[in-house]
Amino acid sequence: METEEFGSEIARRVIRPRPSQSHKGNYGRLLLIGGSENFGGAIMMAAEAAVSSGAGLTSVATDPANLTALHARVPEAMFMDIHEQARVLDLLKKQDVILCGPGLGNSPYALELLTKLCQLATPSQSLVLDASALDLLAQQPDLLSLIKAKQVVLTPHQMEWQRLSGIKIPDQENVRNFQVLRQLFPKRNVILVLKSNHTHVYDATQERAYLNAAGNPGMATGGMGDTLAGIIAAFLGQFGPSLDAVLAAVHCHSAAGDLLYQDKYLVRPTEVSAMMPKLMKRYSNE
Ligand SMILES: NC(=O)C1=CN([C@@H]2O[C@H](COP(=O)(O)OP(=O)(O)OC[C@H]3O[C@@H](n4cnc5c(N)ncnc54)[C@H](OP(=O)(O)O)[C@@H]3O)[C@@H](O)[C@H]2O)[C@@H](O)CC1
Ligand SMILES: Nc1ncnc2c1ncn2[C@@H]1O[C@H](COP(=O)(O)OP(=O)(O)O)[C@@H](O)[C@H]1O
Ligand SMILES: [Mg+2]
Repeated sequence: METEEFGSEIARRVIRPRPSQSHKGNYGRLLLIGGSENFGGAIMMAAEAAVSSGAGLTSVATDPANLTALHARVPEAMFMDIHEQARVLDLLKKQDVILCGPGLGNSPYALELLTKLCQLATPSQSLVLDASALDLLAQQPDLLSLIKAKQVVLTPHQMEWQRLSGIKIPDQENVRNFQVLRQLFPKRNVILVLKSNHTHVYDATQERAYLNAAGNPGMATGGMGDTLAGIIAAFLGQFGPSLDAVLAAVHCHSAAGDLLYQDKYLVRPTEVSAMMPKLMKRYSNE
């Protein structure tokens, strides 16, 4: 099966200048769910990435231990106590995009919330599942059949995909991945972003595979995937649920990393987020 390489052309196509007659409601309502007491940084980095990548309205459901740090770091984001389940599920209804998983952990409550999310996300919403959400799904794969969301994006690293798919890392090539995607998601409205030093994107609907040409080893820093998840959520929210929006997000994340890597030995995830507004402006004008 062929793999198509993608680069900046996709970002130039997707990212357009903003019309004057627009407001925050036009650029996506996002709910980010994650950040246990110990892994608060993960959801904060996702929130910072989402806001810096143009999300219109960003809410974060996380452990209250993270509230002060979240607001200090990303005052644009709204906070909700992840343990107030009824309020979180009510907020869920009004969202265009829901990102679940960064730093969520694997507590029984995390599984309960993820179960509700899989049941309640509607066909007009996009769902991005990352990190702990993927590990919980690996424990309870029957949850996948409950998902009705219009667009589902999975963003595992290789070990997370091994846990969920059962495919060992050296065997994670095109054909096997599509076979498992067909089994896990018979409805097939799913995009798999399989992260590594050579991130591949698999579109289950078309059965096509794409290879990210950008990226560098300076990006091998904890939180870099949380940042990508936030960028993907923001792009789905403002450019609409599509494969192109996901590819553009994956490209921009790596391209921002490459710009920073030109004169830095390592790349911090928060610097990638800080680079996004300039990078998006550049692509929107080209
Ligand atoms: N600041 C924060 O709050 C942060 C919080 N975080 C949160 O922590 C939670 C756990 O997530 P996690 O990714 O850290 O742990 P896990 O899923 O066990 O994966 C690691 C195992 O997989 C293996 N491995 C093999 N291939 C790999 C590959 N290509 N890429 C990466 N790993 C690969 C790897 O092999 P090894 O390193 O041993 O060679 C190791 O055995 C989750 O909720 C997440 O959001 C993080 O986001 C960080 C910042
Ligand atoms: N050597 C590398 N070259 C290019 N990109 C890399 C490299 N190492 C890591 N990355 C990128 O960094 C991100 C790591 O994601 P992940 O493992 O989920 O991080 P975390 O969970 O710590 O946020 C992915 O987008 C991956 O493609
Ligand atoms: Mg991760």
